[in-house]
Parts: sequence; C-alpha cells; structure tokens
Amino acid sequence: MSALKLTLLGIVILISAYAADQGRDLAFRVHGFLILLVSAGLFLWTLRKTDTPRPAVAMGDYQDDVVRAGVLATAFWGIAGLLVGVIIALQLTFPALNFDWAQPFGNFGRLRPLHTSAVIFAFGGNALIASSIYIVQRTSRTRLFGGNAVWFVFWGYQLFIVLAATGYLLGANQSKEYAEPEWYVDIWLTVVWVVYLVVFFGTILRRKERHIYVANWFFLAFIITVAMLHVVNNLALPVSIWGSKSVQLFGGVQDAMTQWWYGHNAVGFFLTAGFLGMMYYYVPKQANRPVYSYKLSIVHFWALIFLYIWAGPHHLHYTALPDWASTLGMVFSVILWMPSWAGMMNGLMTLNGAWDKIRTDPIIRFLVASLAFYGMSTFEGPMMSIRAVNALSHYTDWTVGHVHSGALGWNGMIIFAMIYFLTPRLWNRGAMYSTAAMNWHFWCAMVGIVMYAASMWVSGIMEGLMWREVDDQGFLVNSFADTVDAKFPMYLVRSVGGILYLAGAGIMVWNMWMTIRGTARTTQAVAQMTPPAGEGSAPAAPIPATPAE
Ligand code: HEM
Ligand code: HEM
Ligand SMILES: [Cu+2]
Repeated sequence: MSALKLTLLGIVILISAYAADQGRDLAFRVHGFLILLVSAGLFLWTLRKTDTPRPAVAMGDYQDDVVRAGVLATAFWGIAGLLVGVIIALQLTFPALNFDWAQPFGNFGRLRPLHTSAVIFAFGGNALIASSIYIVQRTSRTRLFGGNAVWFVFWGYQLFIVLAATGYLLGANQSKEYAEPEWYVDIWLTVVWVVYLVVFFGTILRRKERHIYVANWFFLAFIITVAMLHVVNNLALPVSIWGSKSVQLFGGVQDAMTQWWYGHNAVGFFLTAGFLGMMYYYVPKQANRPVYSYKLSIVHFWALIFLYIWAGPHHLHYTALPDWASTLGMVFSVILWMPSWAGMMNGLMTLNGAWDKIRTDPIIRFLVASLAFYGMSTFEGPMMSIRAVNALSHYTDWTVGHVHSGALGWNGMIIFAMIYFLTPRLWNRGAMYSTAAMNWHFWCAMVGIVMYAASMWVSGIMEGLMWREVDDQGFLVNSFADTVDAKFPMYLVRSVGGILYLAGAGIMVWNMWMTIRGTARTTQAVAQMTPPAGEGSAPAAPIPATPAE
C-alpha cells in the first residue's frame, strides 16, 4: 500500500516540478510549486511511517477528530473571508484603497472573487462537511465508511481552497461567478467531491437505523447536485496542459444559461439544501424536541429540489435568453416561495413549547435568527424574480443586499450556532467558556446585518430609480457617475455593518480558544447546555423523527 502511495506521489512530484519550471503563466507556476511542496512533504511523511504499525482505532467511537479539524477550519476561513469582505466594502467606499503598490494583486477585481469563494466554499463548505460528517454518524449510529478517506476529503478540500484563492490573486480566473477556479483546480475538486460522496453515502448504507434521518436526505441532495452542477458548468478545454487558461465548451447564451443554472443552484443546494440539513439536526437537538412534522419535511424536501433546478433563468431577465425560458424561471421562483417557507415553519414550529429558551439559550437565539433571515430572503428572492421587479433591482445593490441577508443571516448565523453547539461537545467541555461573549457576538452580528441589508436596499432602489429617471424631453437625468457618487453614505454604513459582523466573529474565536484551552469556569449555563442523554462519544439514539404529538 505505501509502495503504491510512494510511486504515485513520486509521479506527482515530477509533474509538479516540471509545471513549476515550465508553466506558461505565473499562477500555474506558483501552483506547480505549491503542489510540489505538498507532495514532497507527503512523500517524506509516508516514507517515515512505512515501518510503524497502524494504530488500532478504538471501534465503536465516532470519528470526531476530523469534525474537530472542520470546526477550526470553519472559524479560520470565516475570519479570512469576512475580513476580505470588509476590505472590498471599504474599497468601494474609498477607491483609493486600491493601492498602486498592491497592483494587480490587491485590486477590487481580484479580491472580490476571493471574498465570495472564501465565505461560500471555505467558510460555508467546511461547516457543511464538518456538520454532515458529525450528523451522519450520529443519526446512522455507525462510524464513517472508508476509514481515513475522510481525511483525504478534509485536506483535499483545503488544498482546493488554497489553489482557488491564490489563483484569483495571481490572475487565474475563468470568469464564471462562483465557479472562478481554472480547469485543473476544478478537476481536483471533482476527485475530492467524489470521495466525499463515497464516504457519506457509504456511511448511510451501513446505518444501524431503519430510517434515513431527514437531515441526511438534504446532505445527500447537496453532495450529488453540487457534483452535477460543478462538472457541467466547468466543461472546458485547457489551452495548454502547462498553463491555467482554458476555453469554455459552451458559448453565448448557452454559456450564460449554464452558468446561471449553476449559480442559482449553488445557492439552492450549497447555501440552502446543505444548510437545511444542518437545521434539521441542530434545531431539534438544541431545543430537545422532535422535528415538528416529519411529513412536512418530506414534502418540502421533494418540492424544494424539484423546483430549485428550474429557477436559474431569473438571473437572466431581459437578456438574449428566450422569453419562455425567462418566464419559466420566474414562475418556478415564485412557486419556490412555498417549500422554502415550509422548511422555515418546520424549523420554527419545532421550538413549540421551548420558546422560552430564546431568552436563556444563545444557541437557540442564533438558530431562530437564522431561520427568520431564511424566511426573509426566500420571500425577497421570489419577488425579485418577477420581471417587473427585476427591471428595477437587477444590476443594483438591492441584489447585493438580498445576497447578504441570506448569507450573513441564514448561513452565517446557523454556522455560528453550529460552532457553539459542537465546540463544547467535541472538546469535552460542559459549555462554551463565556455565555456573555456569545450574547455580544449575537448582537454585533444582528446590528451588522441590519446595517448591511438596510443600506443596500436604500442604495439599490435609489440607484435603480436614478437610472430610469427621465426629464420631460425623455432624456436621462443622471449620469452613471452621479449614482455612484450618491451611494457613498450607504457604502459607509455597509462597511461599518461588515466591521461589526467581523468583530462578532472575532469574539467567537476568542470564546472558542478559551473553551478549547479548557480554562475552568463553570457558568450557570452548564446545566442548561449539557448535552441530552446519549450524546457524546458513545453511540446515541437518533432524534425521533416523529411529529410532536
Ligand atoms: C463582514 C461581512 C461581509 C462583508 C462586509 C461583505 C462585503 C461584500 C462586498 C463589498 C461585496 C461586493 C459587492 C459589489 O460588488 O457591489 C460582496 C459580495 C458578495 N458576498 Fe459578501 N460580505 C460579507 C460577508 C459575506 C458572507 C458571510 C457571504 C456568504 C456566506 C457573502 C457572500 C457574498 C456573495 C455571494 C457576493 C456576490 C454578490 C453578487 O454578485 O451579487 N458575503 N460582499
Ligand atoms: C426562494 C428562494 C430565492 C429566490 C427565488 C431567489 C431569487 C433571486 C433573484 C431573482 C436574484 C437576482 C438576480 C438578478 O437580478 O441578477 C437573486 C440573486 C442572488 N441570490 Fe437569491 N433567491 C432566493 C434565495 C436566496 C438565498 C436563501 C440566498 C443565500 C443564501 C440567495 C443568494 C443569492 C445570490 C448569491 C444572488 C446573487 C447572484 C449574482 O448575481 O451574483 N438567494 N436571487
Ligand atoms: Cu437565483
């Protein structure tokens, strides 16, 4: 086994050394060098371990070491991604921050995809991988399929993030939003993702529970659909196998439609289905109540995945896309409102009989806020899909506001709840070090989101109206630069909101550090936050998936 590994690594070392030396562009050479370092390190490590017998893993225990790594990675990339968000928000407010000395690496154009990928794929993606790995073991009452393969998923995914992020800074970008990485990074992600699917699905297959718990349905939909979207949207031919540049297989409006089929379903399956999987575990667990309605969860699961796939054309209203396609996207988006709210209701109603916890349990508060923002953005989205509304909102900051009420509110808040839920359990602590710090985090994040969303609504609707304003002769009243100028105060408010949101996450990291270090401090919260019986490292009974009666 190690002979095979060493041979493979040897081949990778040779190829990457050649790529580092002969690559056609800077990004490719740097990536060749990076992979050379990683594979040489792995080679030496494997070589030194060839004689050591494999330590017997204690069977019966869940594999939580990789979940621990995932929680730390989530926090790390969260801070990184939010920080870049704040930087680009400030660059839009004060363009002089595109410093001459930092060109071309530090300009807005290169930092923006760094922000979106870091928050969605690194922050969100690590949260999803860690949660799914933790949850599938508990709800299936079994260890992970494939043993250490999950470590390949974890480290392979981090390598993907580093290749993507450094690629953007160095100018390798295929110019498809949320699918910016170039061909070789895409191929690597495909390999990692397939192993992830095998680990996850294999674990479900050997479950010791008759039913597949609803959270796992959502995770499975997320993993399979993302694989499909990723492969189809990234079909491209490299110009040279020794360079990063590639050419898309689709062209023109077909390319645009494929891209937004991908882009919209990245929202639908990465930022929604996967996160609903988290919701269906953490909400009932933390409230210590069964899911409100199992029947509703099944109906809304199938409705959601059936409808989301068709809604992509709402990103391409008033383009070269045929009218019928645009109408199709609009209709499916409006219908999508229903399963979305069904999911939100199912989460919120699970708290029936436990609503008092909203005052005492900060984790419940994060979860409720998250669901509220989910409801808000899935109401706003269908509204923006209507062509007449989109005529105003498209190209404006309204879209950016919509994005961040979903991203900061729904995704961010539930990730924070996940971190506060998992940290004490994974490191065997009674509770988080400081409940007060959790409350501070909550309010920083809340005020931050409100400042962000409100300022973008004002600025978006204002610029939309300014663009269409005509005088009595029918001439446009405002130049584009006028609208940019008018947005300055709103951009400032958004930046302050972002700084607050980032500060909240900073407080969380401090709290995690203190908790993990194990500084003794028994707060009153311990009793109320002790995991329900059966939780911990021993196989636990899954949550009863029955309605509340
Ligand atoms: C500190 C918090 C954050 C700040 C200050 C921030 C700031 C920004 C800024 C300035 C932009 C560019 C907008 C433009 O081009 O006009 C942007 C785009 C974006 N951000 Fe954030 N962001 C934050 C957090 C997040 C999080 C947590 C997520 C996702 C989980 C996220 C996802 C996105 C996406 C998807 C876009 C692209 C939007 C579009 O193309 O319409 N952001 N962000
Ligand atoms: C029923 C649910 C939803 C519908 C129908 C919907 C619809 C829309 C529409 C119409 C746009 C504007 C397209 C344009 O004018 O360019 C949009 C943009 C966007 N939405 Fe949603 N939305 C929904 C939920 C969400 C949620 C929950 C999130 C985040 C977690 C989200 C993230 C985004 C992003 C990232 C964009 C910006 C895409 C871009 O131009 O870069 N959406 N959505
Ligand atoms: Cu969409």
